[in-house]
Amino acid sequence: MPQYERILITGAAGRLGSELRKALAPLAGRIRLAAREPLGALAAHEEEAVFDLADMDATIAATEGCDAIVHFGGASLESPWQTILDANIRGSYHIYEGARKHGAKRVVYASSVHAIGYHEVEAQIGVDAPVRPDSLYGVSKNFVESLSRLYWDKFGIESVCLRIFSSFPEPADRRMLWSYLSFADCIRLVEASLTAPRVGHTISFGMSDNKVKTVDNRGANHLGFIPQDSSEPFRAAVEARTPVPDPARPSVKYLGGWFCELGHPDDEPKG
Ligand SMILES: NC(=O)c1ccc[n+]([C@@H]2O[C@H](COP(=O)([O-])OP(=O)(O)OC[C@H]3O[C@@H](n4cnc5c(N)ncnc54)[C@H](O)[C@@H]3O)[C@@H](O)[C@H]2O)c1
Ligand SMILES: O=C(O)[C@H]1O[C@@H](O)[C@H](O)[C@@H](O)[C@@H]1O
Repeated sequence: MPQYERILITGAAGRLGSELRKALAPLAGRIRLAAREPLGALAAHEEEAVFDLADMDATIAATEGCDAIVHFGGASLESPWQTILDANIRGSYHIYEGARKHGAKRVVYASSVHAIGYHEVEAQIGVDAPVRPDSLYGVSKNFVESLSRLYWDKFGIESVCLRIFSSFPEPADRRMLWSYLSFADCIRLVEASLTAPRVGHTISFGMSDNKVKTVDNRGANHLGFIPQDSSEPFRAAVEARTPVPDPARPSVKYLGGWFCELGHPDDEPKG
């Protein structure tokens, strides 16, 4: 018997959503795929819901009949305030309202390293360190981490907020040698978040078993997530094609990397 009746995956057309679409099928009788555009051919166990997360009625309607929600939709980079507000802040509020109104048991949310991006790489923070966003994008992740805390404490909806570091097909730069989360480990982390017997409100970092470890994830041990991959097989190639950066740069000093060197997204470009 699958653990869930129906899982809603938001951002189902995205980089991580399309991986999760394939991987989570065994955990639910049906998978509802939320995307802004139609997805094309669907498998027998799949259904789709096409809407923008900024649309409250449509978002709440899409959660009906779903006992779990894997919320990976929204702006995935620093973006103009209006985009952050509509897609990430309002959109996530709509998801949690849908969960409350339609009785979802658990939400797995794609938070980000950028929720705590201004902590120093050397600080070895745990999951309970104060938030320290490095961008409006990071602030939107803080908002949803806080919203999900309220919906657990007040309404009993469980959440796992995954502070994913860098989940890409392979590490693209030197920072990703410590921040890399392979797609397979990302799937393991979401599976663990959906299947752990009790999660309450949990925050977990998301990175593979890389040689250099910059954070302490013991506060999320109860998820049972054990990463299997590492950036090490990519190290030689990454180091050969990228220069050693100045260690004083904010992009090297802080967990958020290059986000810490971005200006305000609504400023006119200089020059
Ligand atoms: N890949 C990473 O390294 C990484 C790291 C940390 C956090 N995350 C988070 O994981 C999630 C997925 O990231 P990704 O790398 O797959 O990014 P992505 O940009 O490929 O996927 C995001 C998806 O959300 C959809 N989306 C955006 N705005 C929307 C809106 N207003 N309404 C409906 N859908 C909307 C997009 O169409 C896209 O399919 C995001 O929330 C991102 O912030 C990703
Ligand atoms: O910091 C990182 O590497 C990643 O952080 C995530 O939140 C972003 O979605 C992704 O685009 C970044 O590359």
